[in-house]
Amino acid sequence: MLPSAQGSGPLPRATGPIALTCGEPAGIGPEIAVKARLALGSRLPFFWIGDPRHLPPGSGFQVIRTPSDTVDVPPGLLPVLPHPFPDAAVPGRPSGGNATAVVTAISRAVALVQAGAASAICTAPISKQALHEGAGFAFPGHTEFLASLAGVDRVVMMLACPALRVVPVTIHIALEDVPAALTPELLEATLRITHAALIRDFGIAAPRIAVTGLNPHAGEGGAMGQQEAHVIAPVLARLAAEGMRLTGPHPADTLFHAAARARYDAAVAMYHDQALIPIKTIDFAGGVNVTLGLPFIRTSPDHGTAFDIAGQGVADPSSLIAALDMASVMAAARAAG
Ligand SMILES: NC(=O)C1=CN([C@@H]2O[C@H](COP(=O)(O)OP(=O)(O)OC[C@H]3O[C@@H](n4cnc5c(N)ncnc54)[C@H](O)[C@@H]3O)[C@@H](O)[C@H]2O)C=CC1
Ligand SMILES: NCC(=O)COP(=O)(O)O
Repeated sequence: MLPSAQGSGPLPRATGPIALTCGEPAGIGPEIAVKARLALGSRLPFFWIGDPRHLPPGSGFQVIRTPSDTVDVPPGLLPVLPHPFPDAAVPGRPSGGNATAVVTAISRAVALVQAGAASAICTAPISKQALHEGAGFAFPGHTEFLASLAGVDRVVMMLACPALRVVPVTIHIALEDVPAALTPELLEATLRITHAALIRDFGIAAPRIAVTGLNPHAGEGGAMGQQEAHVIAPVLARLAAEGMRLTGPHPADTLFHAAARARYDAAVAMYHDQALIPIKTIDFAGGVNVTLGLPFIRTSPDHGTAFDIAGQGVADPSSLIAALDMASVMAAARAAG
């Protein structure tokens, strides 16, 4: 368990409802939304933005007119803010005709949280490929789309579970493009946003951040790469001089075992798999994806659409439940402070 405020005891939860987007309806999103409601009841209020036809057959739900109606829905029923889609959902086979509605459900959630009608947003997984092909969706994922909707230049992706928080500096780009994308400006912005969010949203007064290298053995003194010396170390020195508690660049392969994790509050890694493999290995069921640097709270389960098991009733809602809970805690922290 991380030695910090998040997850260390009973923390206040937001009272306002969280807007949960349906995500890709041919995936497991609708199923885990129903399961999450059954697990959480009205203890942690959220409403689902989606088409009720996409819920698993026999699901208990109640249509609401506005988010504030959530509180009146019996705990065993999923509150649904209807968002009509053109096509039915076939498990495992996304429909191009539904792609635009997947995207507008996300925009609608953002509009509701910006208007104060929702306390936070939580997003069920989308298929980036289905949205790209069906709606010409030009963003690599929610993270960049939400930044655009919020009018923010730069946001950060964090994945968090009780044992680890990780941030990839570069996100959804090809591995061969990582070295060129890894600029001092991007690294510095990522560290500043992460540091501020650890204080504001996670309640850690003086966060300790460990930073990986890019290359094996963090470059081995230049024998295995130059980015550590030329890009990463100078940024760390500059920000450490301002008072940030930073260490690194560390070899990534030895930064994620239990003893190493006890020495930091978040690890910042240079590319997607360097950051996400450790957390999805340690706690796939409990991991949460959270976007830092937005003017509102957004979380998501750490997994994807799971097309291979969609429609079978076997999907695990744990990560979604953790994401809803983290959104509620973060929204309460912002409201308090
Ligand atoms: N936040 C988002 O919108 C995300 C979307 N994706 C998208 O999801 C799609 C599929 O990605 P994959 O890499 O296949 O990852 P995935 O997470 O969908 O599936 C990987 C494996 O884990 C299993 N799994 C995932 N969630 C599960 C759950 N809740 N319960 C039980 N088993 C579960 C799946 O059945 C599969 O065998 C891609 O289009 C990707 O872009 C992936 C990650 C996040
Ligand atoms: N690999 C994480 C992922 O795909 C989540 O992306 P996003 O949709 O939250 O931007």
